[in-house]
Amino acid sequence: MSDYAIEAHGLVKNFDDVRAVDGIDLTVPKGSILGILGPNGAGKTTTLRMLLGIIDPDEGGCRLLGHERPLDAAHDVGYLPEERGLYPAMKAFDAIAFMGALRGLPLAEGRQRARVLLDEAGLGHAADKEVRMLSKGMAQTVQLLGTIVHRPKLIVLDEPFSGLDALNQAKLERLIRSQAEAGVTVIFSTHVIAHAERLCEDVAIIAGGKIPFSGKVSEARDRLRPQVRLETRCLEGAWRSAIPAECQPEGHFWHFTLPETGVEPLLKALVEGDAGVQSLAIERPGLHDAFVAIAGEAAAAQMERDQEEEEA
Ligand SMILES: Nc1ncnc2c1ncn2[C@@H]1O[C@H](COP(=O)(O)OP(=O)(O)OP(=O)(O)O)[C@@H](O)[C@H]1O
Repeated sequence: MSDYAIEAHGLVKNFDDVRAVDGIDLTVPKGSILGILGPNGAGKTTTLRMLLGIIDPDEGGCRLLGHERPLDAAHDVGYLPEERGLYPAMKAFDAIAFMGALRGLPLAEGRQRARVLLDEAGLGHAADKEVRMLSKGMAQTVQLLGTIVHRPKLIVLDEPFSGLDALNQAKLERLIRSQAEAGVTVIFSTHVIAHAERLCEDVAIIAGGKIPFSGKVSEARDRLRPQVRLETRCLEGAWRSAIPAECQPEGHFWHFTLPETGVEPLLKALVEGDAGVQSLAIERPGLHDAFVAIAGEAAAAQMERDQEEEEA
């Protein structure tokens, strides 16, 4: 048995003259939460659809939960597509059971589980309401519960945080974590760095149909050196040789990248040289800085615009 829920190699997809996905390799360890992070149009949805076997790649291939044909794993997979939609005349609990039935769960069992899931989500009172009567956030929760009702081994969520208010986003984060704690592999796509940073140990950065980085979030952050913000009383002294030569003070503040030699030699030079340290902060770069370094300024700026548009 493979340790990977997903093993994809060389995925390519063209739509007419658009190369939506341009040679993607991706392995996802079982039990992990992977965030696929990139701006709109980067190729997230197309990649997810190929991983699941919903569309065929033009080149490359994917093993899903050990199956050579991804669709053969369908009963063990839960998928929340980007386009949400439920039958408006169905009652909430029935809508969940119906989605489970599409993935092989007997309807009666699905109905029982649906009521339990709705209770746990604090929506027990809405179980018998028709979907059309639910708020947008409630309907989205119902669809999400329909994605997990058959107890899949792998959950794939396409932009699950889009359109949710802060309260429902926090609920969704809790649900994703609890699924992962139960051993389920979770993949979600997002154009919001904070979601990936809060939830994932693993991240795949996607831009222009390519994945220039996939691995641990910490590994992405470690690609950049920590940044130092220092305030000194003095401006001159032998200690200045511990600061990069090109760094000039702004007033009494110094901003520079921590030298390869690390923190201790810097501290020693400052203290022994009587620099008069007033304040010192050493900041490890966040995922945002790592994203800029890996995917480029343009992709990062596009992602910020996507977020602003969504919030507007
Ligand atoms: N069925 C299609 N026909 C033509 N072009 C497509 C089709 N699906 C996707 N594309 C194009 O492929 C590129 C990648 O789209 P994709 O939907 O995979 O990106 P995404 O990262 O999921 O962004 P979004 O969140 O905006 O959907 C885009 O340029 C898009 O316009």
